[in-house]
Order: sequence, then C-alpha cells, then structure tokens
Amino acid sequence: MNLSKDIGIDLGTANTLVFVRGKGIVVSEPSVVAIDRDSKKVLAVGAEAKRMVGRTPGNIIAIRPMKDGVIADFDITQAMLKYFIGKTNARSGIRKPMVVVGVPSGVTEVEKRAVEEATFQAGAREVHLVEEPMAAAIGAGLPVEEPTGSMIVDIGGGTTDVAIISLGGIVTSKNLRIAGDEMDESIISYIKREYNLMIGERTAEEIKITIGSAYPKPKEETMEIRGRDLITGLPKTLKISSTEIMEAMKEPISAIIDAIKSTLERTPPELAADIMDKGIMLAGGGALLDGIDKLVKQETGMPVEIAESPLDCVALGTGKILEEVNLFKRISGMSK
Ligand SMILES: Nc1ncnc2c1ncn2[C@@H]1O[C@H](COP(=O)(O)OP(=O)(O)OP(=O)(O)O)[C@@H](O)[C@H]1O
Repeated sequence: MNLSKDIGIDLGTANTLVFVRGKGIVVSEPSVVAIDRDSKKVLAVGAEAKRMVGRTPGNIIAIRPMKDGVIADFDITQAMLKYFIGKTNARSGIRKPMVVVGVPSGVTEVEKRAVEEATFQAGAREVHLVEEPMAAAIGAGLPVEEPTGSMIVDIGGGTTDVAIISLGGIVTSKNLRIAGDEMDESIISYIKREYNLMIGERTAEEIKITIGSAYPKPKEETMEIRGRDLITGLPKTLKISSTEIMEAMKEPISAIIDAIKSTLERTPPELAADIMDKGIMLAGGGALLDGIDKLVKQETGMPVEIAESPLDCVALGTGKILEEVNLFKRISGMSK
C-alpha cells in the first residue's frame, strides 16, 4: 500500500495540471489567482479567478503568478500550488506527497530553487524537477530511452521548448520565452494599430483560438470582436478576418520556427537522420493553433505530428515518471 499520494505537476504560465499516481490528471485549471489588493487575501484560484481577469473591481486583482514559464510572484505561486495540491487530497495520505514538477529547460538555478521551495511550502515531502521538454516527450509517447533521436516542440503560454532527446537525456535544446501569450499580445497591438481598438487579453486569446492560424486557411474566416474605441472611448464592435490575424501573429510564430530550425542545425548528424525519419512531435496548447503543423513541415521539410492531448503532455509525463520508478532513475537531468 502506498502511504502517500504522489503527484506530478505541470506548473505552467497559462495552465496548471496535477497528476495523482494511480488516478491520472485530476486538476487542470488556469494559473490565475485573484487577491484582495488591500488585505492581500486570496479570493479565488484557477478557473474562478480567470473569469475575473479584466473584470475585477478596484480592490480585487487577478494575478498570473507565473511569467515566461517561471515564478514571477513567489507568495502567490505558493498559495496557488497549495490550493491545487489541496484539491487532490494528496495531503490526506499518511505521508506528505512526493512531487515531480516540470520546469522549462534553461531555467536558472535560482528559478529552480524557487519552484522547489514553493512546492515544499505547499506541502510536499520530496520534490523532483524534470525539464518540461523531457516530460512532454514522455507524455507524448516518444521513445525517450531508446538510442534514437526524438524531437519535441512544446509551445506553451509563456515558453516554447524545443529539444532533441536520445537515451534518456536531452542532447540539444532551446528555450524561447515566446509562445501563446506573445501571440495574444501581437493580436492586441495589431488591432490597436490598425483599428484604434483596445481589446483585453482574454478577447485576444479567444480570437487566436477561434480564427487564428499559422498557415493560410483554405477559406477565410471572420469574427466579430468587441473592445474600446481609443478615440471615442466608447465600446465598439468590429469584424476581423483570419488573414489579418495570421498577419498579426507572424512575428512570434517565426521566432518559434527559427528556434526549431536552429535546434535542428545543432543536432548531431545521426540523430538528425532519425528525426528525418520519425519527424517532429508538437505539444503544448500552441500545438492546437490551426496550421502550425503545416507551417513547421513546410519550413523544416520534416514530417510533423501533433501529440494526442497536447495540453496534457507535461502532466502525463510527470505522472509516468512517478509511476515507473525505473524511468525515473534512467532519465538524466532529474534533480532534487
Ligand atoms: N486551440 C488553440 N489554438 C491556439 N492556441 C491555443 C489553443 N488552445 C490553447 N492555446 C494556447 O496554449 C497556451 C497554453 O498552453 P499550455 O497550457 O501548454 O501552456 P503552459 O504549460 O501553461 O505554459 P508554459 O509551458 O509556457 O509554462 C495558451 O497561450 C493558449 O492560448
């Protein structure tokens, strides 16, 4: 019998997912915390707090404590983790849980220690960190332990991780602090520049998910959006097209393509040959962007596949690491 309910966490910029050993993913919520500005009291966490973003009265502020994949606000991250871990009932076990947390590749030692510390404070007995691209590759079902090259591109909210993995280790990787959030920001600036209309972050994300694409759509789509006219100061409705949105998001998307290309350029020839055969696996919420697979294929000439549940890969990977002790021992880069 297990005395503790061990858990795996994808502590993401946009979403936090928690995997409980033997159960699977039990929490999947936005990484948002609403607090009272004066008392600093936490009022809501997760989905409930996200609904408040951009709609909060003066004394309530909604905070995304993770930025660019790392902790931007320590106390709030810790409160958020405590809440999510609490939701799993993991602390009701006889022993406190062992926790495996995914962190972006390329985070500094200081950033790693902050994640560890926040996880301990939130009630963990033992904390192990795994690099997100490794966890994502495991979660996407890539044969990370085999002597063959696998390539994973994890496009999240704050970071894009690109990695070539072989024999349980990351051979080459690149971490880019450009991902889904930058796509939203570029939609905001495009609409401001072209139409003098101010829209919020949530609207921008909705536009991206509804009509955004990385590759021309077979048929143009349109969408009505609402915002505040910067000249009159009044609310205004506007119709926007998928072609415009594709144009608006060009910069962050080409930065992601460049990161993929430069990682391929640094890949040892034998492994590059494996990738040519087996292709590139896309994971993270950004893999759901319409046409991103087509664009990556066109720009690299490699076969491209989208993971089965792109948003769940890192959490599923941390879960597999918890469940398979041997895998845990064999993959390098696990740190305590
Ligand atoms: N259908 C979709 N089309 C385009 N983008 C999407 C779609 N669904 C989700 N996203 C984007 O995916 C991002 C979130 O992905 P994910 O949950 O993998 O990130 P995260 O793990 O929280 O972030 P990070 O890895 O940077 O810490 C957000 O920017 C979200 O807007």
